[in-house]
Amino acid sequence: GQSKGAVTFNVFEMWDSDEPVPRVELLKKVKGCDGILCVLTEKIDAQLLEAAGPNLKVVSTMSVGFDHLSLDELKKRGIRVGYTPDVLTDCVAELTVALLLATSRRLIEATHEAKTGGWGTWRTLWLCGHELANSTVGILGLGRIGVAIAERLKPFKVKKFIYTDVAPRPELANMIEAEYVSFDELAKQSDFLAVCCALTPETHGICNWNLFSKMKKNAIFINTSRGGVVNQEDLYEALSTGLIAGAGLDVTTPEPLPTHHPLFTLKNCVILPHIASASYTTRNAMSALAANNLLAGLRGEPMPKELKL
Ligand SMILES: O=C(O)C(=O)CO
Repeated sequence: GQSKGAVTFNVFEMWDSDEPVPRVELLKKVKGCDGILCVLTEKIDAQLLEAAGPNLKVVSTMSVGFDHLSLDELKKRGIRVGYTPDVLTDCVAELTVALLLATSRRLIEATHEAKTGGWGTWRTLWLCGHELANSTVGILGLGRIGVAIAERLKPFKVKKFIYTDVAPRPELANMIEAEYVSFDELAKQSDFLAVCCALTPETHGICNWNLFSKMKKNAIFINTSRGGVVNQEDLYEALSTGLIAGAGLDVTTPEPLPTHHPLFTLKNCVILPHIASASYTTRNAMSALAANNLLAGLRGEPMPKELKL
């Protein structure tokens, strides 16, 4: 007597903790599952899919990023994948702007000085930073989030938006009047460079010495995508030698970044603990979408947001 489209769970098990489920535990628990709803701390790879076995039909991740999912392995097994684009775009763009301003205007350094006695008399060059007005903002990987960042930065009187990607994306670019440039030109022209691409084998480590060495001395580098796109040794060199002016990172490798990591010693590096989508509204929307993707997948219906494999 169940209503049409209802999904009956024989067993529904939830890891009821904010801490990630230990891998060994997860490998045991997934055995025989039809569906898995995960977050980005869970690696969904061949080992896990083998442990789950042939019942598994759908993996729903509560994230827009999918670098923790082995897409080839999922595709090979005919497992459908749901993810959570769109619902976090505003929240991530907002945080990216906050991180950019915190970095360029040295807010973290400034509050530290204010409360630890570093605040003397008003001084002409003390805690000077770089402003957005008349600047060129570069976007590495133009998608929903890059557009939303540019829309928010425009009222700060940015002079020009430029972007690079595997190919021009005129529909998105037109929304923000952004010009398509090469990777090298993006490095050379950007006063602010925001990384908004997905982490894939192609983008792994692309923000390395080759990029930083072409950037302006006054440039601010911002990453709210994935730590894996950055070569952190090269970024450390670039920041500590003044090759670029500053970096704001919401994502690192690994996460959490160990407290003794050299990047934490730099005043011109602002590090946040992966909080770009952390608003109550957005996290609620992400969890609802992830649940609805899972249910649709289990019913064999179109998912609200399915990742095409
Ligand atoms: O959704 C993602 O991919 C995140 O990194 C957290 O929102």
